[in-house]
Amino acid sequence: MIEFRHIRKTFDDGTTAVEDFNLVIPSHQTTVLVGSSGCGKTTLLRMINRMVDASSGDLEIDGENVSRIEAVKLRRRIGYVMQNSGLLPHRTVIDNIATVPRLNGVPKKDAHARALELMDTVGLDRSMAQRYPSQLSGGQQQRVGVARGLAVDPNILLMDEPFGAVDPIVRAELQQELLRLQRELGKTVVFVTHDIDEAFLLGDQVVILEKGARIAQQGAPEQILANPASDFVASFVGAERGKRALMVREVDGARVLVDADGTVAGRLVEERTA
Ligand SMILES: Nc1ncnc2c1ncn2[C@@H]1O[C@H](COP(=O)(O)OP(=O)(O)OP(=O)(O)O)[C@@H](O)[C@H]1O
Repeated sequence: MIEFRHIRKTFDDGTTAVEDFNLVIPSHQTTVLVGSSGCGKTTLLRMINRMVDASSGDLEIDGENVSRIEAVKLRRRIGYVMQNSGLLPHRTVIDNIATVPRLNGVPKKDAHARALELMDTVGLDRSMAQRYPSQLSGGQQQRVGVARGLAVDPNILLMDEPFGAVDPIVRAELQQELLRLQRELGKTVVFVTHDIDEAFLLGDQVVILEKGARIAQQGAPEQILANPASDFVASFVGAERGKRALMVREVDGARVLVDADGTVAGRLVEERTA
């Protein structure tokens, strides 16, 4: 469990990115931080592995205050995946994946064997192991980024807009892969995005943020949709428009759902019980 208590961050130039942030991130689930540009998502994420230190407040991982853990050590036990994958251009795929385990002292042979397994895990053909990042597609590079994030078998995986730079089709594929991986691995995933559709798809818990990392609402996607806490949230999640605002229409004795644009979205059926 990760817990933020009264966390505040003011940068040296006086910008307050995070005002008074309180949140519990449960273990073995995906929590998505979502909000528009500049609301403080990345700053929050980076506080977890101390790439950014809080100005005040307490941040604990499983009851341990991160300020008491050496930043380098912390970073080597937490997976971090970022937009544009952040791969080292002059290292091969296998060396990129093995980077942190090697820094942690794992012998090269073992680190490489594990890297190959991780390529299987993230759906990358092993024949790509000796390629350089520039010889991969954007989607493949992101897979290498995820494999690298998993390389130290972290309990916590931080993902900062990891699928932001790929086209919509590849993005949808990577999202499904992450859902599959998460079903298998059950990591504590903290995922940052500005895309509410992505947040609702991936998040067990979704945290909608406004400027200064003020929480507009948090909860499971269905809770947020059922009861948006404010006009801001209703508008942000599109609760009253487009494909999320569904109306029931009777057609030939059956009930179909029509979205706010008049497009048929589906048919209302009884919930299936297992
Ligand atoms: N090192 C820094 N020095 C000064 N201000 C910063 C620094 N890093 C971030 N900020 C500011 O803090 C605020 C929050 O930035 P942050 O990157 O956390 O937002 P974000 O929600 O992740 O945005 P985006 O979606 O655009 O990446 C912004 O106003 C930003 O300009």
